[in-house]
Order: sequence, then C-alpha cells, then structure tokens
Amino acid sequence: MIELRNVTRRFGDTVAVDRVNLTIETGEVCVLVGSSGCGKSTTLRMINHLLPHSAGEILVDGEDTTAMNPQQLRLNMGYVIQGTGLFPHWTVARNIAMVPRLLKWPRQRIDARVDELMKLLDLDPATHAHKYPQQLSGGQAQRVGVARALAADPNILLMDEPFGAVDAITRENLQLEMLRIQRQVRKTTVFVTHDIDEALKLASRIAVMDQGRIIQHDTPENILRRPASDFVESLVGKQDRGLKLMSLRPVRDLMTPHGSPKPSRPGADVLREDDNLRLALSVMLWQDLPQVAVFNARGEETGVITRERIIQEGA
Ligand SMILES: Nc1ncnc2c1ncn2[C@@H]1O[C@H](COP(=O)(O)OP(=O)(O)OP(=O)(O)O)[C@@H](O)[C@H]1O
Repeated sequence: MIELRNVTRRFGDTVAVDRVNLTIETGEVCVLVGSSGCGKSTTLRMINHLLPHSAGEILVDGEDTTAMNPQQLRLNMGYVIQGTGLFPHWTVARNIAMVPRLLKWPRQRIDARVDELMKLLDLDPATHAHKYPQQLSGGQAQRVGVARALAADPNILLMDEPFGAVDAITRENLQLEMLRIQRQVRKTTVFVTHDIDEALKLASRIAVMDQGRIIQHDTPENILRRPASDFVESLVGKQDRGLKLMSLRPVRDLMTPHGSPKPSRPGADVLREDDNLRLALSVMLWQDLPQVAVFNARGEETGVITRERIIQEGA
C-alpha cells in the first residue's frame, strides 16, 4: 500500500503538488490523470524519491520513505517512462537484466528471468534478446521497458506515460497486454497519463489532478457517473459518457446464457464474454443484427446478447 499524506512539492515559487492525500491499495492500478503541468509526474517521482517532497509524508506499507535508503527503495519499485529510457548500447537481454544484476542474482537465475519476462511480454527471446534498442519498433521497445521494470519482481510499478510515444494501434495493444499482465502478476501500480480513455480502461481507481491538487479519486464508473466538478465533467466528456460507461462493462453482465455451452465452431467466435458492451453494440450496428452469439475463451457458444438490452441497461 502507498499513502501520500498532505504531500507538497515546490520548485522555487511554483507549487507543483499541493497537499495531496492519496491512498493506493495493494494490487490496485491507480491512474493519475489531468492536463499538462498539473503535477502528475512530480507526484509519481516523489513516490520513488527521484524527487524529494517539500512537505508531508509518503508511506509504503506503513513505512515512511524518507527513513528508507533511496537506492533500495527504487530497486523495489519498477519504473517505466515514455520513450523507454533503455540503454542504447546494451542488448535487450542486458537491459532487462539491469536490476537483477545490481542485486547480484546468480547468472542462471537472471537468464531464466529474462527469458520468462520476454515471453510474458510477447517478445520471442530467440529473435529479440540480442538486439539493441534501436533495432526494435516503438511498441517492442516499450515492452522491453515494462519487462525491465518487472525484472526483480517489485511489489510496486510506477509508469509515467509509458505508451505516450507509440501509434494508436500499438498503444491499444500495449494497454490490453498491460491488463493481461496485471491479471497475472497484480502489482500495486501508479500510472500517469493525460488520456482519459486510457485511464478509464486501465484503472481500478482514477485520481484526477488539477493545479497540483487531487480533485476526485474514484472508480472509473463513479468518475463517469458522478464527476465531482465541471473540470472533471469536461475531462471525461459530457456527450459520450454513455458509450464510455458501456466500455467498462463486459458482455458477460448482460448476456442471456444458454443452459449448456454449444461446441466450438472455428471462426464463429466474433464476440467474447469479456469483450465490452460498446464493442457488442458496434458489432450489431455494423452487421445490422438484433442480437449476436457470445463465446467463452475456449470458443464455445455460451449465450446471446441483444441490442435492446444493451441500449436499455448498458450505461
Ligand atoms: N524540475 C523542475 N523545475 C521547476 N519546475 C518544475 C520542475 N518539474 C516540474 N516543474 C513544474 O511543476 C509543475 C508540474 O509539473 P509535472 O511535470 O509534474 O506535470 P505533469 O502533470 O506531469 O505534466 P505533463 O503531462 O506535461 O508531463 C509544472 O508547472 C512544471 O513546470
């Protein structure tokens, strides 16, 4: 658990972060969102003591971070930044192995960990381990950055606009991968973005910041349904809130299940139980269908979902 109590950071006369109170529970993904210059990165960097705070307290699992050795603290927190920060003259494998090497893990354990992480991040070790960062695509480099942050299995992951520098499709893939990895490894994560859609997709809870302060800290659903101020309302967008709410709910919530699953038919599984309602509606509108079959991860048909029910209950 991470706790910020009345945390302030000044740069000369500028108050970058102003008496912030924030609790991030173990295993949750807290997304800091807000416009440029509102203090997101400064807040993140104070957590791993890259920047000292001017006032207040930061506690990790109940312990005040100022009492901890800063180097030790940083080794226990994975840190991913935009543009990756990979060392250009080191191979992918060496970049990922950076922290385990600093921690003096035995060679075999490091090699096994690099291999495991590359597979987790969908990077084939045989193809990519010995490449240099400039030989990778932006999305691959970003994956290596995430693998490096996870290498020593830290409890906490700090991510500062990690997908900001890649194209929209790669960004969407990286977001989906992050959700998949988070289901597997469950790190306490603080993620900075200025993209509200990214925040809604990834967060367990969102902290909306403005001028160094936290304006609202709540679940994506509550941020959409009950924005605390005009600022939050304008950030989430008034007009398409209904569709955004639909993207937070899985098809599973509103489908009508069959008594027992029907056997899989290759190519038929257009819509999965864990796809979101917005996608389901889009499929039906595009194909002009009143309802569509729903499939589980094994490709078995488990039920149907109707256009009418999504429109009535989806948002
Ligand atoms: N090293 C620094 N020296 C002086 N002022 C700084 C420094 N770092 C940040 N600031 C100021 O603190 C405020 C908050 O900056 P911060 O980088 O935390 O914002 P941000 O929300 O992460 O913005 P962005 O989305 O543009 O990265 C800004 O006014 C910025 O100019």
